[in-house]
Amino acid sequence: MPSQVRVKICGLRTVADVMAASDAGAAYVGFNFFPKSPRYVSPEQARDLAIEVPVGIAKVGLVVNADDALLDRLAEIVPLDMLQLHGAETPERVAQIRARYGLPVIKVLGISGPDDLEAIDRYSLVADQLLVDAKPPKDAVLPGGNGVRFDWSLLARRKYWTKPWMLAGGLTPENVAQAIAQTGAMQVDVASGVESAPGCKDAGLMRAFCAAARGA
Ligand SMILES: O=C(O)c1ccccc1NCC(=O)[C@H](O)[C@H](O)COP(=O)(O)O
Repeated sequence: MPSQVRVKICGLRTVADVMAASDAGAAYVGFNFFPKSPRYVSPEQARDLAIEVPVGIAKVGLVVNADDALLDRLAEIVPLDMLQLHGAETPERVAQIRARYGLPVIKVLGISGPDDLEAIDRYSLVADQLLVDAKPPKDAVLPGGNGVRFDWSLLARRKYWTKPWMLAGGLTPENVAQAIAQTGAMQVDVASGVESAPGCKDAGLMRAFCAAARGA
C-alpha cells in the first residue's frame, strides 16, 4: 500500500490543466468522454493532452456505458493507461472490456445507503480498482461530477478490501482530510471540487486539494 494518499483529478481539458495537476502531485489524471459533461474532451483532444502528461502519472479515460466503437477509437488514438467505467456496466461487460482492450479497469460504484455496499464484493471479482462515488441526484444530467458527497460512515467499518479503491463525491480541499480519516481511503478522486466554474480547473484548488490529501 502506498504510504501517501494518491490523488486522481478528473476532467482535465487543457494542457495548462495537465501541467497544474502534475505540479500539484496528482497520481492519476482523467479525461472525460461523456458528451453531456462540461468536462468532455473528444478522443482527438485527449490524444493531444495525453502526450503532455509526464511519465509516472496514470492517464485514465472515463466513459459511461460506452460501446465498442468509442472504445475502439480511444484504443486507436489515445495512449491511455486505464479505463474508468462510470455507467451501469455489468460485471460481464467490465470483464469483456478488460479483456478486449488489455487495460486495467476502474469500475465506479454509486453509494447512497447500506444496500449499495454489496456491489463492492461483486465488482471486486472483475475490476482492477473500484471508485466509490456518491449516487447522482435524481434529476441530475450527469452520472458523476456533481459535487455531491455520501455518508462516509457507511465505509468506516469496512476494513477489508480485495482491490485498490478510490473515494469520490463532493470532495474539496476543505473536507478531503476528514473524508480520508473517516474512511481510511488511500486514494481520492475529485472533479468539481477543484474548479472555479463547471469544467474550469483551478490550479490553486488542485494544489490545495493534493496538499490536504497528502497531509491527511
Ligand atoms: O465529471 C463529470 O462531468 C462526469 C460526467 C459523467 C460521468 C462521470 C463524471 N465525473 C466522474 C468523476 O470521476 C468525478 O471525479 C466523481 O464523480 C466525483 O465528482 P465530484 O463530486 O465533482 O468531485
